[in-house]
Amino acid sequence: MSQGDGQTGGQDSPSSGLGPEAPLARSVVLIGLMGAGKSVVGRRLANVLGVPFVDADAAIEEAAGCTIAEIFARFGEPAFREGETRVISRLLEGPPCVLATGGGAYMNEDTRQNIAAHGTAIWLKADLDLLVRRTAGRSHRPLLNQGDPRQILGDLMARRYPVYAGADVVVQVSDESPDATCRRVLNALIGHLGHRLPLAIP
Ligand SMILES: Nc1ncnc2c1ncn2[C@@H]1O[C@H](COP(=O)(O)OP(=O)(O)O)[C@@H](O)[C@H]1O
Ligand SMILES: O=C(O)C1=C[C@@H](OP(=O)(O)O)[C@@H](O)[C@H](O)C1
Ligand SMILES: [Mg+2]
Repeated sequence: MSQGDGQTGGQDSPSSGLGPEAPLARSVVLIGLMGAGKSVVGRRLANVLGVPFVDADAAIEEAAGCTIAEIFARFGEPAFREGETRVISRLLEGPPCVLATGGGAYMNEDTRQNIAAHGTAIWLKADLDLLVRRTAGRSHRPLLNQGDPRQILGDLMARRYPVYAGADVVVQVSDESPDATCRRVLNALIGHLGHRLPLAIP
């Protein structure tokens, strides 16, 4: 796993030691817990890279014709997970994009294998306080409406972080602007790929 600490410098940095520019060949798949910033940072990253952005949750809602909360309430979490696995598999077959997954997606073995085969997994790793702050006051995440959000997020961290650790790249996120996180994710991606990328927004 590469550590995306934001210290790689810009991709034009003479000290970066990167080879010639090559287009993005595989989708960039953002993973991490609820509130880590996958959706917000993913959209920015796609704009910078000039590739489509897809939010898996939005694609699931479009396919189902209702919200994630409604899917959980009407059909239960297992049905949501089946739809999530199918939708992500379909998206990974398409041309390279930035794909923001929902926080539970990477826990599915098939999804992990699909991502390993077709994409680059980047884990936006956040501490508990940050996740609690960023998810507070939002009601669209059904898992966080079932009790104390801090307790729930803490339990999910314990279960999921060892699995998220299988990502290709890890970027520690902190209290900074989404654009700053986006820049660090881009640098970490370039460092992992080992070549420059054509940028739509330099
Ligand atoms: N640096 C940052 N990166 C991403 N999101 C941030 C950042 N700073 C604040 N936020 C806020 O955190 C919230 C959660 O982001 P979101 O992208 O929905 O998370 P996820 O998709 O991982 O659940 C959003 O309201 C977003 O505006
Ligand atoms: O962690 C999870 O299991 C979930 C995360 C959500 O997406 P975000 O991580 O984008 O909030 C969404 O897929 C659903 O509410 C379940
Ligand atoms: Mg999201």
